[in-house]
Amino acid sequence: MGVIMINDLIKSTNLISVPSEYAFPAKPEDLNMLTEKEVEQVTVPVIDFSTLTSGSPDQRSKTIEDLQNACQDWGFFMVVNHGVPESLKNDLIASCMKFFDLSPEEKSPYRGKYEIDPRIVLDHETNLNTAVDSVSFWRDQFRVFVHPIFHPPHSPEGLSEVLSEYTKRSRDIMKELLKAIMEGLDLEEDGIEKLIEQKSGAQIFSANLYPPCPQPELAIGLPPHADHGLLTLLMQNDVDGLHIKNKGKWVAVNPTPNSIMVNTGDHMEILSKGKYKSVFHRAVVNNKETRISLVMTNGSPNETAAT
Ligand SMILES: O=C(O)CCC(=O)C(=O)O
Ligand SMILES: [Fe+2]
Repeated sequence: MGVIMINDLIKSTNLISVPSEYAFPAKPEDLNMLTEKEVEQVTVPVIDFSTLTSGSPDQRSKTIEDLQNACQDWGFFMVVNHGVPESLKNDLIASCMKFFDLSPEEKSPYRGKYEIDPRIVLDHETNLNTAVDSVSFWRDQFRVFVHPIFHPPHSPEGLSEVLSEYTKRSRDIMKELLKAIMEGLDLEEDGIEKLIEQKSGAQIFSANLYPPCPQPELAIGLPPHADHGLLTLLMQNDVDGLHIKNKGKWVAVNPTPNSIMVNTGDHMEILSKGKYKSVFHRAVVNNKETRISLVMTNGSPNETAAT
């Protein structure tokens, strides 16, 4: 039997309500959003990446300071001028979309358990914690180890090439950001090479697909969670849905086109001795458009999923 994912379900049936297994019971704190007025007053910190690689010493120091504040106050920041061509992002989104559009039979060889085995994992009902144990998320995901061993899916054609290119570029961005963050923490920079180059350090890519949902307020794309690694890099198509928790309230972020959203994870909290928290975030769904997010994170191969 093939793998029926939410994308397949949407295409094959005319859903007008959320099936019961997808109904997400929101808790009061889940609804604690900023008011529209408050939203206008908050801006997620923006980091100009080019100042780290080709800025003057003063510009670089200023950005390191901005990073310190961003990690401390938000655990989230938006990276611009990072050098990843928009065409690469669009090609990767298109290839991932083609993967999700493979027939259930074509997807079935990729079904598996997420273990040390660095192969692709196809996942449509991962539950992150016992509180939401019986709920399926309104999301299809495929997740694949991309470093130290690169294991892309064989189909669709072309996915492997674009993913390989994005793996390299995002790794360089991650390293440069980590170097600057370490500098801000007065930690030895060369420790980073060890941290993310050592054999046990893994880089994991996941593509998340959130199809339109007939009753978005009843379902959840991805419930509140924190990530495991040092940093998570996220790019998306032009559809918003990422919320981050800041000072006890949920903030909907609207990344500027072609920016990369970055958040600090559990390993960063440990590395910074608790100064930079592993921040909570979630993905909500909408009833109009399909959202895709491309997530690159690091962790160790014997850990369970990034998400
Ligand atoms: O799709 C999103 O906006 C969030 C994805 C995410 O948090 C994750 O994959 O860990
Ligand atoms: Fe996450």
